[in-house]
Amino acid sequence: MSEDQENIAPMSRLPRLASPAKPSAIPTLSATTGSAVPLLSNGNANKRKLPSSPLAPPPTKRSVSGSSLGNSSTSTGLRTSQRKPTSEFVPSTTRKPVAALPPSRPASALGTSTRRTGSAGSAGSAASSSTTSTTRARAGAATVAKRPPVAASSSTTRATSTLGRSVGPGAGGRATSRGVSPALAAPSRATGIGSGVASAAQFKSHNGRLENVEKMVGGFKDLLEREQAKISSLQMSQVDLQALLQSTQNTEREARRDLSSASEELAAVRAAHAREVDDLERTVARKDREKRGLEDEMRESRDELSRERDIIRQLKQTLAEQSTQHLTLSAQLQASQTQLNLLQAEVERATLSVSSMKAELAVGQDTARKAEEIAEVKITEAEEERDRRIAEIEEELRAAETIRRKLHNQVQELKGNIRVFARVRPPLSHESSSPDALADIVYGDDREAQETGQSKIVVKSKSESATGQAREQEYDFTFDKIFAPHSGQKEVFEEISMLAQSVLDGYNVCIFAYGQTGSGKSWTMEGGQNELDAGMIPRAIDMIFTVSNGLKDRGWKYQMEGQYLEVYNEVINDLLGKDQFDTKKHEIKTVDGKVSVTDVVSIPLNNPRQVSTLLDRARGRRAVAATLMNERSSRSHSVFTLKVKGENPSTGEKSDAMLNLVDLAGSERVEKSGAVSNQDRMKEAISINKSLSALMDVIGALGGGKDGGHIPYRNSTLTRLLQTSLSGSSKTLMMCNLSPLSAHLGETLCSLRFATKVNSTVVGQVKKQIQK
Ligand SMILES: Nc1ncnc2c1ncn2[C@@H]1O[C@H](COP(=O)(O)OP(=O)(O)OP(=O)(O)O)[C@@H](O)[C@H]1O
Repeated sequence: MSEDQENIAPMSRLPRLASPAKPSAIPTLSATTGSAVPLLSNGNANKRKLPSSPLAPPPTKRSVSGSSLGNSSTSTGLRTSQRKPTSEFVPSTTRKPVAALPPSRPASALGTSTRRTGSAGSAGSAASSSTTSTTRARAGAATVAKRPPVAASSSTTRATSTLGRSVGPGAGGRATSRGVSPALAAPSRATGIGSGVASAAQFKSHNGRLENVEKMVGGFKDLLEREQAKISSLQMSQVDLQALLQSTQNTEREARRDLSSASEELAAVRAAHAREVDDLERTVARKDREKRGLEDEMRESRDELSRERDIIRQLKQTLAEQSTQHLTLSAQLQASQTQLNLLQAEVERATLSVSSMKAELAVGQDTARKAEEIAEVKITEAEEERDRRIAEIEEELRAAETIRRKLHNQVQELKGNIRVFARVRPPLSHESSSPDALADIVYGDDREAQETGQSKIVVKSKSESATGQAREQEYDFTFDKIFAPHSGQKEVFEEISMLAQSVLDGYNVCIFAYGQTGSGKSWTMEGGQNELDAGMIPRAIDMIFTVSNGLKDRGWKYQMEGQYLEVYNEVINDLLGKDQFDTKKHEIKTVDGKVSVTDVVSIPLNNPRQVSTLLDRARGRRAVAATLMNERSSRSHSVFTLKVKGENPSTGEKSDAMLNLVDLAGSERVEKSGAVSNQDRMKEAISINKSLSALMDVIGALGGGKDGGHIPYRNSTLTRLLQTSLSGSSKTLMMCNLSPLSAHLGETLCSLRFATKVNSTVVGQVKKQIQK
């Protein structure tokens, strides 16, 4: 198809050569092209008529060919087939120029031509615009068409020159045209540019050449026809082949359908066969099982038969043995019968003798019963005597216990219901132990103390007189007991234990620790964590539990419970409260002559171990309080109370008493405590002073000895709280704690003077607390 267009392009140009100025050439050309004249007169019409040109393929074939055009392979096939005739043709006319062309050139030209055909028959104009020579030819043709015949010669010359170039592309592109033109174009150009008058010889030469060209065109046409015939035959065979291909595809499709239906049938047959095989296998398996079952049954029947046979054999044997035995037994029976007769005779004789023995036994039993009755009377008398004796002893014991209690109380009374001990703590590791740092304290003789029941302490102070003379002063104090720094907790408690035991006897007991801050009050009352360092509170409770357990044998049952309160700035805090910090307001009330505090936690105590838990809890709450406010352990009074209720059902005795163990606030003077410069400290100091002087006043009033006299308990929270313990019905001990340092000498002397004042107080007879 592209080759076809390639051929059309030169042919469309050819009519332009047949300009009116060249009539001799026109008939030849017109005869060849047919539609040459109309093409020259109208370019567009020429384009439209191109398909009907004899060079174009016939209409029927065109349609086939048109469809083939879309197929690139067909197009390529055509190109290949057309190359050969082209090369065949070229040698006959312009072999030399064609041979000069590069081999790729025709193909390129053919390709271009194919595209032009695609643009709806505009090949003529497109081809003319694609090369300069074509442009010139068109211009020449246009000039010929417009100019009068007079100018025909020059126009014809120009057209001829153009023709020479135009033929070139038809035979193989622009290069070919150039290859032809050197001989052809040079005279033409010379003619065009020169004088414009062509010689006759030149004209003839041109005509000769033109004829050659016409022959060439004729050759082209023949070639074209042959090619078109080939194309037609190829298109026919292609149609046949397509039909064949179609039928082959149909056949193949049917064959595939057959094959798939055959495969499905085969699969169905296979599935049916597999099912049959499965059924058969199952039947065989079932039959096998049945066979095995029957074989098992047969085996069991055989076994049973053989067992039955064995049993029958054994039975026969047994029967034979029993027959033998029966004979033997019959013989034995006869012998036994004889023996029985003999024995019966003997039994009759023995029965006679038993009757005589029974008569003797009855006489003996009567004698034994009488002896037993006498013994029982004697045992009863002995038991009665024993019980009477035990009762007498128990009565004596109870009387002795009562006497012991009375004596114990008398001893305590003889010692004084308010007793004062002094204790000097050892210097601590961080405190200098140089002689100057320690105060000069002398302790009385132990033996003398034991004889008199009074201990002595001498504190020496050195000062300068107003005249500048060194002056040494000695201060003597006497108390119930003085503990030097080396005295341990155990030694201190031995002196106190008798007081603690009084609680079980029903007497209220109150033990105070008094002294300046850091003098050892808390150490004395609570002590350290280990057993050796345990203070008065854990030791007292431990002892009370031990003694109460011992008293169980004498009929006493005790119930105990503990409270731990703190008095800070006259306000009571419960150290065993449930919350971390006690926010409750506690009031002191007197009910039935007994002082109690509202809303405080009282923990029942069943064993001494609970006390350490209780003390830990109190310590924790004090620590929280200290964090929330300030370090106040030395600025508050802490009061541990152990309530003890006892009952002796055998004697009907009851007791209800309490032990108060009080760790008083630091007793240092206001100026020493640094309170002057601090409002809070000042308030604390005033509160402490108030409560300590109230305590002093109460003790003083109690010492006044007047029954029914006014005792100012209400002057402070502390004295109100301790009212029951301080009243005439209690035993009080004050432990005056002292610092060994000379720096604290002044405070030490103050404490000793306070303790002396308390020591000189005589409180009326202690009353035993009887539970109501
Ligand atoms: N007899 C002693 N043996 C050994 N160490 C003691 C003794 N007495 C007191 N201490 C120690 O001295 C220090 C002060 O004692 P403690 O805290 O008991 O004084 P305090 O008078 O209770 O003080 P505060 O009023 O501040 O509570 C403590 O470290 C304590 O362990």
